[in-house]
Amino acid sequence: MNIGILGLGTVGGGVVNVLNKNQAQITRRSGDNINITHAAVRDTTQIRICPTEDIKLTQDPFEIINNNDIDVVLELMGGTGLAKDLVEQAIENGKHVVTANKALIAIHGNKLLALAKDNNTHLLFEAAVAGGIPILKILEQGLSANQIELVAGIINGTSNFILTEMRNKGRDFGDVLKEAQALGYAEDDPTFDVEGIDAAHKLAILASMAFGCELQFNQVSTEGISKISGEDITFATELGYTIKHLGIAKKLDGKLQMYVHPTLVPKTHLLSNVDGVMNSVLVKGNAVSETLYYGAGAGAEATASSVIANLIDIIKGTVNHDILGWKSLKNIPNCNTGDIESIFYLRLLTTDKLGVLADITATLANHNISVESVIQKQIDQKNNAHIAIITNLTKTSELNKAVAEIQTHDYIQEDVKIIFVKTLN
Ligand SMILES: NC(=O)C1=CN([C@@H]2O[C@H](COP(=O)(O)OP(=O)(O)OC[C@H]3O[C@@H](n4cnc5c(N)ncnc54)[C@H](O)[C@@H]3O)[C@@H](O)[C@H]2O)C=CC1
Ligand SMILES: N[C@@H](CC=O)C(=O)O
Ligand code: NA
Repeated sequence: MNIGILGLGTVGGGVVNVLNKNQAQITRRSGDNINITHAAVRDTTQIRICPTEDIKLTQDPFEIINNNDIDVVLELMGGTGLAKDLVEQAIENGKHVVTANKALIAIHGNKLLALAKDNNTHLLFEAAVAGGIPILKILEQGLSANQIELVAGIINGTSNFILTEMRNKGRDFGDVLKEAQALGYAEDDPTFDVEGIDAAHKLAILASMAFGCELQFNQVSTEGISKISGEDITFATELGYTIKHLGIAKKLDGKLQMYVHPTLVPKTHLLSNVDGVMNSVLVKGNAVSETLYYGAGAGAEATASSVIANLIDIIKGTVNHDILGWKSLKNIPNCNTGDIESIFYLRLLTTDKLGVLADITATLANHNISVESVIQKQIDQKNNAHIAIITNLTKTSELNKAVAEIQTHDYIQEDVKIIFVKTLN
């Protein structure tokens, strides 16, 4: 089998290194020799994390796509422009494609998968979701007897790394982000990580696999971790929670809910103890009940593990391409985000005057929202009170109305912070 790689950075370099490290057993498991014959790179002279003596480096990726001797293309360069054109043309040229590119699959996957089916080739993307955790295989095969009720997880390693370092070491957001970039965890554009876009790409893929529907990336309600402050982390800890960035997809009354956002998770829940770059995905099936998967969500060799697993399946001929019936998939109607029910954390900065807390709780009560816990911190130098509230279960739309009303009072000093709280039971 001759393989061409597009992009020899963190993941591409990791693939070459893992293939070298585990050559004997990968050959045994796939039943064939895997030869990386070509790699497309931007700079042929750059020092890389992997050896390149036996690989022909080219600056023209189309040289790989149009090479009749190459059987499988690994798209590991990222982006949705050139990468899409290359993947499309590779498929049209009859090549199988393995990609780690969640943006590409989330945005163009419906079209590309249909194209692959029409051309009798495979387009596989295990590395695109939760890095080294074989979560797509679990949904496609291990849990195929179930109707999936819920998929929820920590699916962006960079965000989890930042939140963990902020909580454990009181480190500054920007400083930790720089470290995540240096470690090769972050996307080329790190706003994709910290604004939740990368997690939304992954959730769209997970939901499509879990519920057997088309990819509906535009329907994911998305919020990142960029507005989480040290004060939120401290309040959450005191209230018995950890702040995690979660992606959640579930089907309720025939409608699909997909949202990624910072979430307060009870300290006692397993997900709350998933730290650093680790990812974890909880899947609830109607036969198996709750299952939980844990592993590195980013990094060279962990991601390479998933890319190579797809490659081995292609070589062995064990890809079960029809399990999702891609041609017949239909959209599932999406639920209005206002209808999502949740417990909420509110953080307020108010002037410290008599009756403020009573007024806030009364406004919430007018919207049928009761207060489960409240912490009021010492008054700061500006005579302001710092308040954190945990509500009971309520509809997002009702909570938003109550907060909008609270926000109009002149005792409110800044926008009220709202964060979802999930018990995940
Ligand atoms: N880094 C990680 O831990 C993970 C990354 N991914 C995905 O894997 C893909 C690759 O990510 P990384 O390896 O981290 O990125 P990277 O930036 O380390 O590597 C990408 C490589 O592609 C090369 N490249 C880009 N455009 C090119 C072009 N036109 N011609 C030739 N070479 C080109 C770049 O020069 C770079 O060396 C992305 O889609 C990313 O989202 C997925 C899971 C984990
Ligand atoms: N930037 C991503 C890399 C893996 O998908 C992340 O941090 O999770
Ligand atoms: Na994976």
